[in-house]
Amino acid sequence: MKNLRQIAILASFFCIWLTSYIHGEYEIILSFFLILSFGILHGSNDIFLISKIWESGPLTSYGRVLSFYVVFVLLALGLFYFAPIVALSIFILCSAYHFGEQHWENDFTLVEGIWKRFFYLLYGMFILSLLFWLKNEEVNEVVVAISGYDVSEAFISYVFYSDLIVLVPLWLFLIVRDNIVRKQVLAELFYLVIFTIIFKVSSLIWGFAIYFVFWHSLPSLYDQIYFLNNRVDKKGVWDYWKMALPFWLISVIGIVALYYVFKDLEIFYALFFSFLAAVTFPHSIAIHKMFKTRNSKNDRI
Ligand SMILES: CC1=C(/C=C/C(C)=C/C=C/C(C)=C/C=O)C(C)(C)CCC1
Repeated sequence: MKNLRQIAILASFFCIWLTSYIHGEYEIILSFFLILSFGILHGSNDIFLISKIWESGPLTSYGRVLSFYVVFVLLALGLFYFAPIVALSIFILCSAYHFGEQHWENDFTLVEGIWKRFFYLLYGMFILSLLFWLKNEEVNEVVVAISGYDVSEAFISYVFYSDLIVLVPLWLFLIVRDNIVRKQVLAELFYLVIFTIIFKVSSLIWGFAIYFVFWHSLPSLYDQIYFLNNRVDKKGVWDYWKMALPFWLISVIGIVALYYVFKDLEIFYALFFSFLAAVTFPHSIAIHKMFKTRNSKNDRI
């Protein structure tokens, strides 16, 4: 896990350096290359994960989980169609929690329960509102395309500061309670500086791709492979990839087709993020359950 953070730091600095050489179209192509490869891959085994977690629960067979998953995704897409602003708000809250959980779950050793979960939500929301604030204009264009609503810079800065005001004392409280969180504090502040630089110097999609792939998807892939095999080795990675291939291919072909059908980048972004949102709902539940099952077996990494 420590190695993955080092890889993320190196990759981030490399991408920041790259930003001064590549612009516009190439940045978008590279962003989608990263998102479509590792980003989409890390959510492509959700159905398998859910069947493994609920081995003895109500969703025993792969087919049942698959139908449940498809219904869930269709409901989410329906919500985006009929009540886009409600769907978008739920998506952002759900993503914030999911990003926070992935970033911190391996670090919390002593604190459990509601405070930890509230911290995940606030931390993830901090990262997202930082990105949205620094890239306000670009975010607004996509949000208008999805929902028809304008989000002002004032509103985003209000969310950012309100989040920060609660996040800081809660973080201090957790630092006192958990010695791993305490040991990590300087490193974590350093990561926040890196995120700020990335979001500031990159375009929205490039900044999002760097965070999403190196800081979220790769650690998540590692945790999932470990959960499924009890270790991470070549065979585990290969098996994961083979299992994910059909879903990964369907998603990638679907997204590329969307691009060629709509061409207009703004409409494409709106559809792309709605798709990402629809699959994010079941994905965050699957990963949340995975961590719960792992922790209850006392099998932390
Ligand atoms: C960047 C961005 C947005 C938010 C994206 C989010 C929140 C993505 C979360 C993805 C997750 C959690 C995937 C699964 O692991 C908006 C608001 C659509 C506006 C346009 C730019």
